[in-house]
Amino acid sequence: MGCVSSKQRPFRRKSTLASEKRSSRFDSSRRVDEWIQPQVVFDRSSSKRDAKDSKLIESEMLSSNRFCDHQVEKILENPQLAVHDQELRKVPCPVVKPGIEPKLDRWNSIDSKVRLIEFEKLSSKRLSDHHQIDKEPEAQAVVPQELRKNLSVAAAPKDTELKQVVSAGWPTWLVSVAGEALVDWAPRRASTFEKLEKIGQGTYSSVYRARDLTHDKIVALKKVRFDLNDIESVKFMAREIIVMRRLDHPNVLKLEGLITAPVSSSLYLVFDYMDHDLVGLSSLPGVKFTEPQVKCYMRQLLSGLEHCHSRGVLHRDIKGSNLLIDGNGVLKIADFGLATFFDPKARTVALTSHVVTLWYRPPELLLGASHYGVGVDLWSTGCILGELYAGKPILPGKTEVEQLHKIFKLCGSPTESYWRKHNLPSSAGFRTAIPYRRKLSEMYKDFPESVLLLLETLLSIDPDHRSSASSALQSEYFKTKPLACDPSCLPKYPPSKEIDAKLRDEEKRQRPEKQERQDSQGRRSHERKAIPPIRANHSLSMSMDKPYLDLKSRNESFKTFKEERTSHVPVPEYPNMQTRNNQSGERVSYSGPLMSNRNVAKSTMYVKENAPPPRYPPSRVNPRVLSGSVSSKALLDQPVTNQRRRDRRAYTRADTMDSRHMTIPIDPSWYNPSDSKIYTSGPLLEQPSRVDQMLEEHDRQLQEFSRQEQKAREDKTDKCEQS
Ligand SMILES: Nc1ncnc2c1ncn2[C@@H]1O[C@H](COP(=O)(O)OP(=O)(O)OP(=O)(O)O)[C@@H](O)[C@H]1O
Repeated sequence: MGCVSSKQRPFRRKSTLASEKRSSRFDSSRRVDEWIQPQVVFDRSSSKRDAKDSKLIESEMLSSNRFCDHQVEKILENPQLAVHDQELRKVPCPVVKPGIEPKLDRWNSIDSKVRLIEFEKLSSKRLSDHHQIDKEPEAQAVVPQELRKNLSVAAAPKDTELKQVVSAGWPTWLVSVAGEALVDWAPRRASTFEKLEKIGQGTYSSVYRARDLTHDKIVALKKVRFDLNDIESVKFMAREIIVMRRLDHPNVLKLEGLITAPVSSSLYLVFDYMDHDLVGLSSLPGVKFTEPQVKCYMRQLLSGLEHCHSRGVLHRDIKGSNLLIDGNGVLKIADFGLATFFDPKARTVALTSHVVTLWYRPPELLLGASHYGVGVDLWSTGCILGELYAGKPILPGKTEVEQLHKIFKLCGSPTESYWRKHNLPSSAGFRTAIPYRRKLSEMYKDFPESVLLLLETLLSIDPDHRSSASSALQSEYFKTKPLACDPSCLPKYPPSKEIDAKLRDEEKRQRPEKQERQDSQGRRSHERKAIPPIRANHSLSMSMDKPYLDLKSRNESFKTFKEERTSHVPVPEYPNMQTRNNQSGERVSYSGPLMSNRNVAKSTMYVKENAPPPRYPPSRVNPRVLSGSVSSKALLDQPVTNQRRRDRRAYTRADTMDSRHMTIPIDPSWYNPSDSKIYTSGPLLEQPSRVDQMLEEHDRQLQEFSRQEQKAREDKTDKCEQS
């Protein structure tokens, strides 16, 4: 391994010095770089660096651990800055005055629950204790003993490993929350990357395309937003890292590294760069998926899931936009921000039911289950399979109640034995005298037999009947012709994320000129010009080849879809979500379905209201979102990212508002709110007054609906009598 230059020696000496000092109590006023110094080792043989690069790296080793977050950002934009330490020092830093070393004051001064852990405490008490900062039951979920032997990283590092982690230069706050994931790893330095353009915007992250200068390849850098003062945000960030470090499979996005520095509180996750996601790909103009292609994607999805489940990981947010596809057609499951560990044998640890994007959320979670397993990911997979063949989302509910209603209408009401077996918290309000009959095969009679068979299994109401990813891979679906093709045989598509980013850049470049022109044309109009959509507005129904569907049935299925939608109380029109740009001209992340027509987009806005809890919630709350009088129009006017950037309080509120947005009439004989104490899932119901409010509102809506129906009936009778 590495060659150590003479310039590194002082580090070694300092490092020894530092370890001596560690035996004394940690003094926060002491310079951080005196306390912990990174032991940097480079593998020069494997890199293609020239002399200039070596200088860059050496210089970076000397100085990067003193960079503040702002300077780290600057290095990522221009790695050459790191060569000239003095130059970098000239970069104005809003946080740190030149010459003054940043300290971890913020981390030190925060809530006692999450204090900076002193080294000796850390090694004697062990990291696992410190993970108890998590109060949510799900976060205490541990890796089952029998699974640990399969894991490359032990659940809690040994003392020796801990020492290595700390001396590798990881910031202490990260060691305290994700130490086990950092064993045998060293942080990557910002100056070994060159940030190119922004390619994605998640709710709690920004994703950039970047060049890895060390390995000379293109990567994706996901900058995660979290706040060291906010334990929840740190916890979610840490869990994503811990989970991803335990996974290693061609169909699971691999966490290649982390960019951070001992004194930095910003963090970048390094991933292989992926050209597409399934939603983006399906909406590329002219793209038509063939059946072997769909099977190829489904096989890869199930293989990735099989791996996650075998390692005790539930993804809990399987949807098209989290399935990334590279230039060679390889699909990888991404975004483990909501993932958790589970014990397949003993389901003793309670998990939150408030996970999975609404349209892909299984009935047991909607009914508030807190003990569940692989079935949740399999249900979402079934929804994706159905969507790929139907060309539209198969269960596009707008509220949790409506979602459950749609599920029962399609998949049948749960049986008495289901209710008895699962004993779910919110079951009371949803048990009906006249149950819905299962209509899946009737509804999708045009699907090939083997597709229907798999769909029937994956969309079983009882999660125990959904079987497993492994058995789905063994199903007739993958044995029936046309067989799944190899990813390498798939058509090559232009890298859609890059195209999007280029279009955005172009748009940004042109905007000031346009703005100037507009301004010079007169300041009469205060209207903000709509930014043209980046992607064409194609739905999957148009983009998938369906040789098994004749024209008649295509029209019929379209008619059913139209009827389904028009039977709903009208929803106001608003711009398409997927192609919608935020005010800065960036394409916002799309968490909805695999199709993107206007009607579907409408639903998605509501889905956003139901989106899973924030992973890295910001500390600020958008007062507009919090306002009780906020109209749906007001919500719709906001860029999606803003909508979802809420802290837990705001999120709880938004979900409570869910019932107010309920524009779809629910059959009162099916759902009886007076019978139900709870209809949303657990964590939303912290404040009983809100629940009362919500139920009152629900009652009011139902009464209003009955009144309207009654009136319509009377009008009809009157008309009949007159004629
Ligand atoms: N390795 C990658 N290569 C290319 N694009 C990526 C990569 N990882 C993530 N992205 C894109 O970046 C965006 C946000 O990523 P991600 O979903 O991981 O963030 P998030 O904050 O968890 O988002 P969400 O709000 O959807 O849950 C998505 O559009 C995704 O397609």
